[in-house]
Amino acid sequence: MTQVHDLAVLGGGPAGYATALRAAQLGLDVALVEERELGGTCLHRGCVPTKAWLQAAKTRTTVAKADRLGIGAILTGVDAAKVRGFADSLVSGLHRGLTGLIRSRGIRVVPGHGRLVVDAEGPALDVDGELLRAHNVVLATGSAPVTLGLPTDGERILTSEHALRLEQLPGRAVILGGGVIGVEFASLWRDLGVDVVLVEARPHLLPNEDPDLVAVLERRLRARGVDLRLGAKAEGIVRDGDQVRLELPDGTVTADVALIAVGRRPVTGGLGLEEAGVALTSTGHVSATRELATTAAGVFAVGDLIAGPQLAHRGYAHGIFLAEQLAHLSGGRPIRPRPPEDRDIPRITYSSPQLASVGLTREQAAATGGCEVSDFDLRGNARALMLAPGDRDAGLVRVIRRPGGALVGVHLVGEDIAELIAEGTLMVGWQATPDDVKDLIHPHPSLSEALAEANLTLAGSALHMHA
Ligand SMILES: Cc1cc2nc3c(=O)[nH]c(=O)nc-3n(C[C@H](O)[C@H](O)[C@H](O)COP(=O)(O)OP(=O)(O)OC[C@H]3O[C@@H](n4cnc5c(N)ncnc54)[C@H](O)[C@@H]3O)c2cc1C
Ligand SMILES: NC(=O)c1ccc[n+]([C@@H]2O[C@H](COP(=O)([O-])OP(=O)(O)OC[C@H]3O[C@@H](n4cnc5c(N)ncnc54)[C@H](O)[C@@H]3O)[C@@H](O)[C@H]2O)c1
Repeated sequence: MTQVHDLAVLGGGPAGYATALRAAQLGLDVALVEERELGGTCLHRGCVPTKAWLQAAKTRTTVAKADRLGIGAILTGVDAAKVRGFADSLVSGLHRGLTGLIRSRGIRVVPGHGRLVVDAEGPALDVDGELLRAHNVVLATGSAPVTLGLPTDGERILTSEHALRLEQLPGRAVILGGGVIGVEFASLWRDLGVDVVLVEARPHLLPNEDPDLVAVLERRLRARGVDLRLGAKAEGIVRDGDQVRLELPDGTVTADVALIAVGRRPVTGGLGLEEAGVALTSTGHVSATRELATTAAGVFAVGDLIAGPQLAHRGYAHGIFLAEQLAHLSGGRPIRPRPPEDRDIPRITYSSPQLASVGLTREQAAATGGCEVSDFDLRGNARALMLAPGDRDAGLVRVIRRPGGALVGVHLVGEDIAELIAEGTLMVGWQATPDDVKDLIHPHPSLSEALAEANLTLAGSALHMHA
């Protein structure tokens, strides 16, 4: 008799493997299909290697600025192949750990390319010709870079995947797209000594973030020599021998490499979705309810396949929710879980300086019920001044509440400030008021005091804030 799993998951990235791990923990019998490596984009081609490169870039900057703190240090150069080796070793260690964890939970890992099939017996996955039957199927095939039809070749015209595999840094790079990937690469390449031109079609970098904080980031990138071309939509890139030429409305930019970072599209092609009755949205994402159900019975979707912020921790949240929901519906878990809301998901751009946020921006809050805003300038924070010695723009912490009501947004920009967004996530997620959190004591000297001060101002009792 054919084995029927409780759950079959297509795609072993953060969203798919989180679904599988939580479902197995709740006693479901799970199969996980992956055609490349468990861990997906995030572990192998995204979050982890980019942050390793950013850490290397930060180390170079620390050495270059050591003299400001009285430390003599001689910078002898950057060995890009070794930086890549550092990133690779982190990735392979984490990959080993993840593979072992998945095995230890009794999840059946099926290597191969899967397609969705829905027939009279229900949903199933066809994995390279073998049928994998399950009561429920979860689609978690993630996303891939948008290339705008430009001729990416992995040598001169690159996606982020190629950029992470370079063994030699370019002398000069042009980056197309000033979103999260464009900003992180501009920051890290510049700090490793590359001349960078960053081209963004919109008037500012990171269009979804609070413009006042983005302005700090733009000033700091410009001060380090990044050539920002804002409001400039690229019209074409050509390779010309060892150079690339990018056509902009106001002229041509030449460089050794071009990085295309203009967004990522959901991976839905060739999966048999249409035949199985899974509808797509006008943007090509899988159409799903708040509970992550698609239009085909017994078929769900998680992660980057669903329109919204493309973030690993959103994928984890989807996976955990869905596994708990399926366990609940099958009678194995009395508590009905709450679907994750995109609004509560924190975002971090790990550039130098880092920019992090959760909840509404000032514009969004003002347009949807009004707001009160409190800003704390990091020049008044001892820890921030140690972390950015000599930089005039130390950064900013912004806290937003509804008039007389709950906190709805926290926004941070500054050196090493991103981890602090976890506290902002608690404040916004718990819908705390400034009074609820004003008596919580923050350690000194720490960046967290800036958040405490911004909140104290909203509660009417600022201590270190200038009037
Ligand atoms: C350069 C870069 C940096 C990033 N940095 C961060 C960061 O710092 N923080 C953050 O939160 N997010 C970051 N992201 C985004 C993050 O990587 C994604 O949001 C996350 O990986 C999405 O998870 P997912 O499981 O939905 O999809 P993916 O991670 O894309 O995984 C999908 C998996 O499905 C597999 N698959 C696809 N089709 C099939 C098929 N037919 N059969 C079998 N297997 C299949 C793929 O091989 C892949 O392993 C970054 C992305 C990039 C590109
Ligand atoms: N730290 C993180 O969490 C992190 C890091 C990297 C990537 N990611 C995820 O990966 C996803 C993809 O990142 P991304 O930066 O490629 O996409 P993005 O959507 O964040 O930004 C793309 C940018 O390219 C611009 N653009 C589009 N066409 C253009 C053109 N022809 N000329 C000039 N500019 C153009 C857009 O205006 C936009 O600002 C993001 O949504 C993000 O969630 C997250």
